[in-house]
Amino acid sequence: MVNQSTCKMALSKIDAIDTDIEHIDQEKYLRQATQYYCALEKPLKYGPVVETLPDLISALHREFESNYVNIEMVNHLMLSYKSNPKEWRKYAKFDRYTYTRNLVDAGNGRFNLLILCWGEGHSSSVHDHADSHCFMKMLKGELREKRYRYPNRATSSEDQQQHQQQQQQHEHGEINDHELQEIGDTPIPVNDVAYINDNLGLHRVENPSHADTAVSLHLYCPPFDTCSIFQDNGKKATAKVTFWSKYGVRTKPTEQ
Ligand SMILES: N[C@@H](CS(=O)O)C(=O)O
Ligand SMILES: [Fe+2]
Repeated sequence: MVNQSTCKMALSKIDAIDTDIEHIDQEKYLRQATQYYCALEKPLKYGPVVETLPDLISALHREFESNYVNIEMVNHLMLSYKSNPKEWRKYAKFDRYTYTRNLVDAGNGRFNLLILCWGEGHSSSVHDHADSHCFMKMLKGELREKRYRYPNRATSSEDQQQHQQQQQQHEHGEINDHELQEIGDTPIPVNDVAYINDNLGLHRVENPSHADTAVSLHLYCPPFDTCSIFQDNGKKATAKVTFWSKYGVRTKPTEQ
């Protein structure tokens, strides 16, 4: 027979845990979650389906209402949306010389949703994501993501194995101490979602096509204004991130 007082104790313990979760600061919680979250490869089988970009934005707002964000659900929602150019065209503004960052939704200060427009051959520098989660969904064309080990940082287990191998190579004088170590090179086709955080490494993204532009939808949580960029030798600098447009309107240099 179950002892009633034991049950009560167990229940009050559960209450205490739930209460703690509600009191966790969302930003702190999200940053902690970068230590273990990897990525979903496919949408969840029984997850909600979002039909349009406005539906996706509303569903994301709901996910970020609570301090405890279900990051897997965020991933699912990004995967579930199927790109419809009619819905995102008004945000897609290109520059001749560089990729552009166009703000779609500021997520009540809890996340940023951006459309990035990549001209033929455009690329980003090697960079980190300021301890935030980064989801990157292809809306048009195909980007290539090159991944690098985060220099001098404890990383995920798969990467740790590779790191050990590299340490051994290093001991045998085969590897330059400071050079960035490539750990992946992956194409991202339309509607796929790539995921990265600083625990998984750095990346550099490129539109390798000389004929086609590319467009991607990025979700960052928590939002960030600066990140670090890295040279081939691992040297790091802080870079301010700017918006080419906000809500479909070109930003003046003072508002970027
Ligand atoms: N994280 C980059 C784009 S990318 O190369 O992933 C940015 O927000 O500008
Ligand atoms: Fe990035």
